Amino acid sequence: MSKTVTPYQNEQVTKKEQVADMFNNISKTYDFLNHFMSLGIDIIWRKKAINELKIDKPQLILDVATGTGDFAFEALKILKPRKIIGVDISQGMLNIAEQKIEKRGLGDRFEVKLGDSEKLPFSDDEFDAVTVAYGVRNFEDLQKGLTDINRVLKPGGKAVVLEFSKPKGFPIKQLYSFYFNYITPGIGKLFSKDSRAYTYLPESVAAFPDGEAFINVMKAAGFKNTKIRPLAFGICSIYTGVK
Ligand SMILES: C[S@@+](CC[C@H](N)C(=O)[O-])C[C@H]1O[C@@H](n2cnc3c(N)ncnc32)[C@H](O)[C@@H]1O
Repeated sequence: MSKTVTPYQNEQVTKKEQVADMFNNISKTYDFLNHFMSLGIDIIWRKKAINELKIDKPQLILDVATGTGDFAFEALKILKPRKIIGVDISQGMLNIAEQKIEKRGLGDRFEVKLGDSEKLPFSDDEFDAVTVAYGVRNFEDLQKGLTDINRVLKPGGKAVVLEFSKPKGFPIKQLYSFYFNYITPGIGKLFSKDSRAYTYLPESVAAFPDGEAFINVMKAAGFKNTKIRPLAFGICSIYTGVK
């Protein structure tokens, strides 16, 4: 079992509280830094992940760890569902999502609320699909989170998870490691109020189960027909599973 990596390495405070604090701290610069650090490629990865649901035509979607809502906004555009509900443990991130919803006039189709992946405020078998983009790595208890996601899915419903993974081949592995360990924390320090957030990023990716190891947790959480789709030589991966 890999060690728990936390944002502020403070043993007196749970990982969940530290993660919520960190995202509250960086919420105002999050969107800008996301696109800047990924050179806009994150938008392509999000689209690819959402396309996994095209065949299912889900009408009611839950976006867990919705943050500032970018994944849900893209899903609204591509899948045209009746409604998306986004939950997150950081009120700061949700405040930004709410401003964007209002500005885009999408209040009747996208709603956000405070909610924890490990204790989702919904009943069993409620959603046609559940999505999580760059969220699972931050869960305090990954298996508990995935099990609760499985619980709120309708039987036959699909979960789509997009997360960083570790590229294995030369030279992508070396380039990625250099960029992620030296360049990203530097940019984070320059533009964000919370420099620790951007050293937590590579540390948390390094400690997180990817590929088959992640699929095993999905299976243990009750998912069937699990699949992995590596993107950009394994920098990111899309994982899908059906209830
Ligand atoms: C890197 S952001 C991703 C936001 C958004 N999904 C995106 O693609 O831009 C991770 C988000 O996960 C949220 N988060 C972490 N643990 C969570 C949990 N247990 N339940 C719900 N949200 C959580 C954080 O507050 C943060 O907003």
